[in-house]
Amino acid sequence: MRLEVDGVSKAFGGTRVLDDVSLVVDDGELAAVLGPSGCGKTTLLRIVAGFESADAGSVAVGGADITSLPPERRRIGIVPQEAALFPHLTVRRNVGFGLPRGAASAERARECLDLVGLSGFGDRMPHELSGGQQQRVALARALAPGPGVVLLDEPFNALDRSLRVSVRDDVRDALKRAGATAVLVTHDQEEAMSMADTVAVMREGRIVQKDEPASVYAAPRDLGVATFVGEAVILPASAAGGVASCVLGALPYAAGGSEGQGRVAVRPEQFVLTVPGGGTVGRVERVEFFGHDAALTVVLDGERDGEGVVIRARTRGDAGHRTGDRVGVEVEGSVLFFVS
Ligand SMILES: Nc1ncnc2c1ncn2[C@@H]1O[C@H](COP(=O)(O)OP(=O)(O)OP(=O)(O)O)[C@@H](O)[C@H]1O
Repeated sequence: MRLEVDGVSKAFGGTRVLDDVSLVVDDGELAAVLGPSGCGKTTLLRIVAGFESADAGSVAVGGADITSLPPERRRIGIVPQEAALFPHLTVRRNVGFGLPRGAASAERARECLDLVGLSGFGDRMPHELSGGQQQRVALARALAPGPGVVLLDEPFNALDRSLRVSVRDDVRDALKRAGATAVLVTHDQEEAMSMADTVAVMREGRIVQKDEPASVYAAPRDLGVATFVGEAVILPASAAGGVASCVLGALPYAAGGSEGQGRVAVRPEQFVLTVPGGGTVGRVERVEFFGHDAALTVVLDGERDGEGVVIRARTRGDAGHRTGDRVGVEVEGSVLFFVS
């Protein structure tokens, strides 16, 4: 069902934590709310769930205003940070916990375990599952009563990095199979971008941009969003006629229409390292090898404000650069330009 949060504000003891937040998540959409710690993500989720009341604004699910309903009447499913399964109940009984007793409920619990790829695990106890499996049971439990909206509050925090990626995929697949409308709260940019249909970037109690992941990355609204959703090298620049001039030369910048003094943001994957020639030249200071690719720190020749300009470039893992190499630095594609 469609979720509509409209003009929600909230203060705790005089400190405004949410400031006129509006967010629409379409039926079947998986939206990530992405923001740094303390920006108000959890508070927003708790207001949608009904655990906290808003000072102003409204929340509607499927067109029905639920602002003043208690949590249990909102038809909202929640997947918390840690699965929080009942340790003394089997997986099946955990999933069926919120359902009336009976054959239909047992069938529904089975269906939801199928959805999360855990059919056959119904008789296990929670301690017999991995952390990732426990999170999937928590999702099955949230889906079982057929909620209008599912809220996921940093659901992968407790998992180690290697497990996180596969559990993310499983959770996304299950949500899509269930046709659920879902809101995922996270401070992890990679998690938001890789899982969600749309990303709402939150900062200091406001949603500053909501778009598809590729659009947030390629056309961030301001420098803050640009650097929050991905790495970038920021350099002073002046822009006119679609070209931004900076220490790297005259670079075309993405549409936006602004001109004047400001800063460019260049993504690491836009740098192309070449044989040193007539253009920008630098020295490789550090190589971080990741296998599939590598990150190179390059100090450009010449100084600006008494210091060498440092860039970070992504290259193929097998490019073979070593610390101390002299390289030419070119920029591929359009950069981002923001007036300061
Ligand atoms: N019940 C409360 N009473 C007072 N202050 C609160 C309460 N709940 C949250 N806050 C404050 O509101 C701000 C936003 O908190 P919130 O938990 O919503 O942020 P967050 O973005 O979810 O952060 P994190 O990612 O660290 O969980 C914080 O400064 C927090 O200290």
